[in-house]
Amino acid sequence: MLELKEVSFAIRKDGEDVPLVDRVSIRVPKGHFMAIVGPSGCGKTTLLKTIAGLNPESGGALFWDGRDLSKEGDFSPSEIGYVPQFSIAYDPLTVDESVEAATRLRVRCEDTEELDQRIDRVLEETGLRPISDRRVKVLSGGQKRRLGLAMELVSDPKLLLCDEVTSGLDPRSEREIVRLMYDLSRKDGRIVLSVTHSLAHLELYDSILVLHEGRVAFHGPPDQMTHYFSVNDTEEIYPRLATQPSERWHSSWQKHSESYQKMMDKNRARLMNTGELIVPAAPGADEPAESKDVALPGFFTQFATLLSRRWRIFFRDRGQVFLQLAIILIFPVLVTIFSEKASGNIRRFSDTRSDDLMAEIQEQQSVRSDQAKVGSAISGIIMFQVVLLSLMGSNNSAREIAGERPIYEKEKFGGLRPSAYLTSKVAFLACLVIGQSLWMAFFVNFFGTFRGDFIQHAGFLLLVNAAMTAICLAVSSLMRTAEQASLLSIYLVGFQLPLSGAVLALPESVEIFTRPFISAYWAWSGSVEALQTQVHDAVKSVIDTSLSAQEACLYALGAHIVVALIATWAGARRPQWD
Ligand SMILES: Nc1ncnc2c1ncn2[C@@H]1O[C@H](COP(=O)(O)OP(=O)(O)OP(=O)(O)O)[C@@H](O)[C@H]1O
Repeated sequence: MLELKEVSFAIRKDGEDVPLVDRVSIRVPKGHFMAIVGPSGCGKTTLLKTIAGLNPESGGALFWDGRDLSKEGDFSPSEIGYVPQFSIAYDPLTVDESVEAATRLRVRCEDTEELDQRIDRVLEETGLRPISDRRVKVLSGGQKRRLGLAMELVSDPKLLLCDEVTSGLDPRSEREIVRLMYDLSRKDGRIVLSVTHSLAHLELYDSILVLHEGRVAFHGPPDQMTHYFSVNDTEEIYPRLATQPSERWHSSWQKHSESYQKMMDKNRARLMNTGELIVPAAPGADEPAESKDVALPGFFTQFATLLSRRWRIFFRDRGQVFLQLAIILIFPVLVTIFSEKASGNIRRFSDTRSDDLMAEIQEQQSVRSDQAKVGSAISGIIMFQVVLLSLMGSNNSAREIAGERPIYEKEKFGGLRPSAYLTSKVAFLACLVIGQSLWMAFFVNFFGTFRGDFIQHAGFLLLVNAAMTAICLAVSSLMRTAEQASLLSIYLVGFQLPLSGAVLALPESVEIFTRPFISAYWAWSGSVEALQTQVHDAVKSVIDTSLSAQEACLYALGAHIVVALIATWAGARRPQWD
């Protein structure tokens, strides 16, 4: 039984508490199918989220099987299924792959046989079997809603909350989905609560909860609604609600609620007597309630599922693959075009003094000019590589979390560990970073050998790509939308070149504050320090910016990666429902 006693949820506005859900009291027995209806903005979704525990109630109490949820712990992830308004499946995957991933993430299966059985059962229950190999992208609205339900049913939840799963569907599909939810409520005593603003097909529900401005205006059998509101047709109920304030509806409902509760109890007894409703007996006293819960899979199963799903999505998205390949191939070619300029000889000043002073001055000027040309070309090429790898880093991760945040939040609600999620992202992005950085380093080195310690240079290229990828991943986990994350990441990369000091030295008063944060500076400086002495001197002769010791560069880039990953972790743990 789900019981709400005077449950309220308020937000703080202009220093005052504004209730969005106000003193809602209802009792919903096992095997019950209830609709939550009401005019747009009356608080239906807010109430559903409060029941789910996504909105902490600001007053009252929620009980589940007699357990006070706020005092004795919330629902376990397998006890509750929540089907939100948005699609929770990835377009490039098939129906079967989506349900399989949902099962692997939510349920600890003993073996593949159990896994297959679960998937088969859910596909059967939701009527998705004939289209199990179809991609999500091509599904109709009704099929997508079925898939949303299927992905929640994998853990066999005893409470299923559905938010507007029929909105935008044609009347036939709407009826089919309502029928499906009805069928789901007839199994194993499952409670199904469905938020809808449609007043069609209400006869299939066991009860209807009518909300008006966050307050209960009615909760009773569907065939009693027109009588209670003194209207001829259910379609007239919303205009009727608008005729008096919600407080009046609420107080008049309090006078009648008991008699309507009795009607619902009578209906339920009749259904149970005729066998239309079979509710399993409550677990015995010697049987612990937790034993009925489906156990969550371990960290490694969740990590492996997410990682393999990420690669599958990556390879199915031709645009992504093409963009990655284009970036990986074109960027090093761009650098190579300029590498010839950096290959010139660096002459030394002659040790023997000439008697001809003019000739000696001219010789020195010519040596200096050659030195400057080669030095600035080498510095420029190193910075070019660093900036392009920073750009790749931003492209790797700016949308990685923000672009799938609603799905991630949903999966977290279903028991996904943020640690497994973050580790899978790090593993996926590490592959991209290693491939991009080493390819860039080796390709450019092939056409114009690095005039110093190549391994150290390649290491700094790898680190700057890793640092920018990690920083943009942090941005992605902290921003609300993928657009915000992309924009901020592009600015972060855009500032790298001017603030690195590699092109123009910054005023000291600015440099002291910016330098610690500019990954490009540390990678450039570390690579320049890896050059042979003569080449290093040539570079130093053309730059005004001071260089840092390699250890310092290493620690700075390492710190960027660590701090960015900590920020990503904080962002990923923080709930971010709309
Ligand atoms: N976190 C929030 N902060 C401020 N206002 C909110 C918040 N959540 C909901 N609201 C407001 O509370 C009211 C109820 O929102 P809710 O989404 O629950 O309505 P609804 O009945 O589900 O509407 P619809 O049928 O249009 O989906 C709306 O006016 C909404 O703007």
